[in-house]
Amino acid sequence: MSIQTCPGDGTISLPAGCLSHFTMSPSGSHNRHRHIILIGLMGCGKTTVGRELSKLRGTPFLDTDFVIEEQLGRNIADIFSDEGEDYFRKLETTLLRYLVQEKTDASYIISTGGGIVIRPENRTLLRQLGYNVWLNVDVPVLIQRTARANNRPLLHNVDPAERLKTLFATRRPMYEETAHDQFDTSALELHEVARMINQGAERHFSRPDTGRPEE
Ligand SMILES: Nc1ncnc2c1ncn2[C@@H]1O[C@H](COP(=O)(O)OP(=O)(O)OP(=O)(O)O)[C@@H](O)[C@H]1O
Ligand SMILES: O=C(O)C1=C[C@@H](O)[C@@H](O)[C@H](O)C1
Ligand SMILES: [Mg+2]
Repeated sequence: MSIQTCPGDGTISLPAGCLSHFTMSPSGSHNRHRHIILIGLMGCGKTTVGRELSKLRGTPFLDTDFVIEEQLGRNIADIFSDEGEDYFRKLETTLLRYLVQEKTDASYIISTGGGIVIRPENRTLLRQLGYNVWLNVDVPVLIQRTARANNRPLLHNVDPAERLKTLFATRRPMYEETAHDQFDTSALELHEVARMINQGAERHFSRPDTGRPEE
């Protein structure tokens, strides 16, 4: 199965059915990946910055939330309400396993879902995929940004400010463990964030030890 890149905007589509049929053991990977992976809380800018970075570097763009929605033909809010959060987390793991075993020399920009770091296996898989950047954004800024859309099930029927504060406290050590670099991007314009990550990636991938698969 091969990954397709849309000619228009460089967004990646995975082969149909890859999440339902794919069951590899993560230890089966021997590839050295050089992807750039964006992690962080809802609203920190992973999707928006990921697209900008993809344009800047001229490399394909993949958003794990979009791939899961595309593969299932349903939106995340419906997946959460029908099958539950745990089912969604398993889909994220399956997708990461798929990407880790993929034999490719291409370098993607991978924007992730905010909770992808919760499962310990995912944290290992993310490190195997390449350079992980945590977009660390102040909670008051996240509150403003997430207020503009209603497509985040974990913010439904709760006080979004309280929920984001709790998620920040719980997930902070997980982002720290996964990230090679963290940038506070609360007050930065999109192009500034993209440029900063681009420079970080150049530094990361030019280190002699980088590229060795992580255990
Ligand atoms: N640096 C920035 N400056 C101003 N606005 C931004 C910046 N980054 C992102 N935004 C805005 O914040 C909102 C949320 O961004 P985005 O959807 O990219 O977040 P996300 O991290 O992908 O969230 P999720 O985890 O829910 O997918 C969008 O409206 C986006 O335009
Ligand atoms: O922070 C989270 O747990 C989530 C973030 C979004 O990107 C989606 O993956 C989903 O809404 C869950
Ligand atoms: Mg996103």
